[in-house]
Amino acid sequence: MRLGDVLKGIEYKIIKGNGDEEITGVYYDSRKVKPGSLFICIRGFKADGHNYISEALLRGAVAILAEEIREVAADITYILTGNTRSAMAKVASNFYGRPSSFMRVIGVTGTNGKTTTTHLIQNILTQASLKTGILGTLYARVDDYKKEMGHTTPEALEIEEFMSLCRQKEAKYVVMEVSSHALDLDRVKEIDYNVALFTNLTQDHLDYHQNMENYKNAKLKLFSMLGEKENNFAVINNDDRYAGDFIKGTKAEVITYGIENDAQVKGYNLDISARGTSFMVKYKDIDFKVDMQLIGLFSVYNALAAIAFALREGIEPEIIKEALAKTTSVAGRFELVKCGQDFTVVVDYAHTPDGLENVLKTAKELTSQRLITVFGCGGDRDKTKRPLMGEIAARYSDFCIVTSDNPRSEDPKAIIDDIIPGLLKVEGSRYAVVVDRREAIRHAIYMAKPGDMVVIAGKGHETYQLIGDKVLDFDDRKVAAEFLKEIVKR
Ligand SMILES: CC(=O)N[C@H]1[C@@H](OP(=O)(O)OP(=O)(O)OC[C@H]2O[C@@H](n3ccc(=O)[nH]c3=O)[C@H](O)[C@@H]2O)O[C@H](CO)[C@@H](O)[C@@H]1O[C@H](C)C(=O)N[C@@H](C)C(=O)N[C@H](CCC(=O)O)C(=O)O
Ligand SMILES: Nc1ncnc2c1ncn2[C@@H]1O[C@H](COP(=O)(O)OP(=O)(O)OP(=O)(O)O)[C@@H](O)[C@H]1O
Ligand SMILES: N[C@H](CCC[C@H](N)C(=O)O)C(=O)O
Ligand SMILES: [Mg+2]
Repeated sequence: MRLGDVLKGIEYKIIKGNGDEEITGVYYDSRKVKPGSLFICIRGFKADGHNYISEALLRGAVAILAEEIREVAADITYILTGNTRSAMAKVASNFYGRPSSFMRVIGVTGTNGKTTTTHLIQNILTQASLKTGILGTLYARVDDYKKEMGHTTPEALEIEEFMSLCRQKEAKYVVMEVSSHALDLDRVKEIDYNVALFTNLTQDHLDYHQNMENYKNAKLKLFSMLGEKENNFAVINNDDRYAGDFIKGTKAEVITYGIENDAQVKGYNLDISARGTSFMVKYKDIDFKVDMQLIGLFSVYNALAAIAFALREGIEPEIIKEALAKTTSVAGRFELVKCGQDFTVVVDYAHTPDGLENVLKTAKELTSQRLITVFGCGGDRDKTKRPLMGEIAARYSDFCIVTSDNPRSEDPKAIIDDIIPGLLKVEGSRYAVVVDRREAIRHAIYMAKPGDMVVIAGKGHETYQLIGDKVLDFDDRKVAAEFLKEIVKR
């Protein structure tokens, strides 16, 4: 594609060169640059992309898009723009031919439940024979293509590339998780969303957003992006305390769902047990029963979100019911580890105070014996959630084993020290500190008695542990199974 076409719609000034190169690729990371490409310099939180221009040129970049002028001897085109992050979204959309405008795109945002809800939506659409790509924490996936992206919502270039693949494969829908970081950092600025869905808003990521107001405002961007286009709509959890802000935050039609408050799509007559969940759904004159294998009240909320979308989209209740009945747990979300032991082991991705509270409340309701919780908190993330998670763990558990999650650059013991004051707030709380996660899981499994429930929280589907700069192989499910096999053999 000609450089002029790649840059269409952004304000820029050519400082050097003719600006008419043929561009064969676009990159924001110098280490990935291929010959014939445009390199975009991003001023980041850790590094400054402008410092990598020479590396990009060595790798064959033929054009540079930057926010400031740097000396460049090579015979290339050098372009200035005001904000390269924002420009990158437009460039990505241009380069891949604005694929989002050829499909219906559903953006799911909220603190918890995005991964689960996007999977439920994909399952319903697939049941309706509508090909759907999915993008989020677990992977980007369409047909037999599947790639881990490293982020819940990757950079615009990766999103557009995936959407372009979905378009090639003639997908009718893309359902994607939209993180607050992505909204704030303009990763999704040029995506043509048709549906925006809000699950809930509770504390997380205050290291990045500073306060809940900023965090909420980042999420609200998705709803203002819908505009007033016909057939665009917003799906909003009316039981969430911030629902009103999200309803006000969009000009598009609003479909609410809920259990406690009035809502257009209303769940009632809930029956939640260890075997699954059933509930009734009412929407206009449609009234039907849903039976699911998914467990817990929070799963009913995620299902209602998907149902509200599907009903407004015109999908038949029979199809919705079938898709939900078939859904087993989403990887790492209330996933049971079964090796023939006489107690229950659950691996769950709860890594926020609200997520942990939801999963432990459900676990507590489902066990007549003890609840043993293994958990930690991630390093280089919101520190203020640590004591809150400690308090919640202590409140619901009979015994807690506080351990490491992904410490990243922090000292694992210092993270645990931030969690303990929360545990101590709960009178009579019983806990042990086992810094090594593998040892912590072993401890929990060896102390469990018949009928107990062990919840291993925080890492869910993750197959690694981030300690310092190292990425170590680690999978809670595999580690738990290894120790379970030991005790079952005895
Ligand atoms: C705060 C944040 O989101 N930062 C992301 C952001 O980093 P950044 O722009 O500051 O990049 P930087 O590392 O300072 O580098 C600046 C520029 O120099 C370039 N560079 C750097 C080194 C080099 O050798 N060559 C080079 O060209 C980089 O590619 C980049 O363009 O852009 C990077 C490239 O995409 C991301 O990897 C990085 O994610 C960091 C690692 C991160 O942890 N992000 C998390 C918090 C995140 O985004 N999470 C959300 C929400 C998760 C949820 O669901 O709760 C997500 O969507 O995943
Ligand atoms: N609707 C919900 N409300 C509260 N907690 C939930 C809800 N759904 C799931 N959870 C809890 O939060 C955890 C994460 O769920 P899920 O992965 O679906 O959320 P997410 O929003 O995709 O998270 P992330 O921000 O990491 O992408 C689950 O393992 C569960 O413990
Ligand atoms: N998307 C979340 C995931 C947290 C998962 C937890 N295991 C951790 O590492 O803190 C984040 O990046 O904050
Ligand atoms: Mg997710």
